[in-house]
Amino acid sequence: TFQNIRPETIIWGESLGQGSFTKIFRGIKRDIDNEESYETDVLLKVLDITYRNFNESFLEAASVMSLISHKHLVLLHGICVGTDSIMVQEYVKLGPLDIYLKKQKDGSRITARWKLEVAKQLAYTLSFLRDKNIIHGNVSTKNILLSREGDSSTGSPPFIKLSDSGVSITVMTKELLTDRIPWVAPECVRDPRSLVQESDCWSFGATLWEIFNGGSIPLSVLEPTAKVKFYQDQLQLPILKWTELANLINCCMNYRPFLRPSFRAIIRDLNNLITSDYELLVDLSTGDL
Ligand SMILES: Nc1cnc(-c2cc(N)nc3[nH]ccc23)cn1
Repeated sequence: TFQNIRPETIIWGESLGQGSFTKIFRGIKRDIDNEESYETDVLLKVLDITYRNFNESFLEAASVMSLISHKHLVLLHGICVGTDSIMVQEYVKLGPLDIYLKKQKDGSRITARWKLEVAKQLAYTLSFLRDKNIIHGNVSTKNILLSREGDSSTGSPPFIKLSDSGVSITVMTKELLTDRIPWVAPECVRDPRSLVQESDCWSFGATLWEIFNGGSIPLSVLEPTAKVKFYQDQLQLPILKWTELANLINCCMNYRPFLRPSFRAIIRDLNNLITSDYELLVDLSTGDL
């Protein structure tokens, strides 16, 4: 249930890196519409041939994406099937949020308000998916794309787009799941088929922590055994300076899925945080008053 795209309509551009099982390229899609020809910037996601056994799950993720449309979801133009499976997505100019945050860490400061606006847009999008009984299963700053960076001097907010979930964690090996700690929820590492709606809430908490920590989670670079131990000992990520935010993150990252808040409750909490004068006084990324 997705648009089949003919390979000859695609012009391949530069490589933009890779995902867990994919290679990513810039591209241009050329369409002819009653004598008018027009070109669209696209993102080409190619499933690695070594992971061809994940092909069905890759196409399933694309199919889910083509079923729903939302302003904060990356648009899928379609699929090119041939020797390779290629997802043709809308090209989101400023790219992945983790790379953007790491770049900003050195230079211009990103305000707490900017980070909360991104968090709110993500929560709205996940709430939308929840209402459609769709589990994303792969929420992290790597899968959040920045389409507008916003400008704190004019108060114009950033604008994000959540990317496709890619290969589902339900078909992954224990090693691949362990590698995704702390974004993948504990219940999914124990038994991948136990992916529940609440698993997205855990990943949302880890992603929120990542956003407020400059786009990285130190735990994520540890050895697999250390990651597994983190879950076995039911540990939490280090507490952030902003107590109310740290509390929200820990509520989302509850080891018991059914004790995690709904995305409606999360949106309410984020709105309260945004209005609290505390964050206006203290720019949390630097802690300066
Ligand atoms: N749907 C998407 C997904 N990723 C991009 C993107 C843009 C960019 N400037 N650098 C990148 N580096 C890696 C990916 C990427 C664009 N659109």
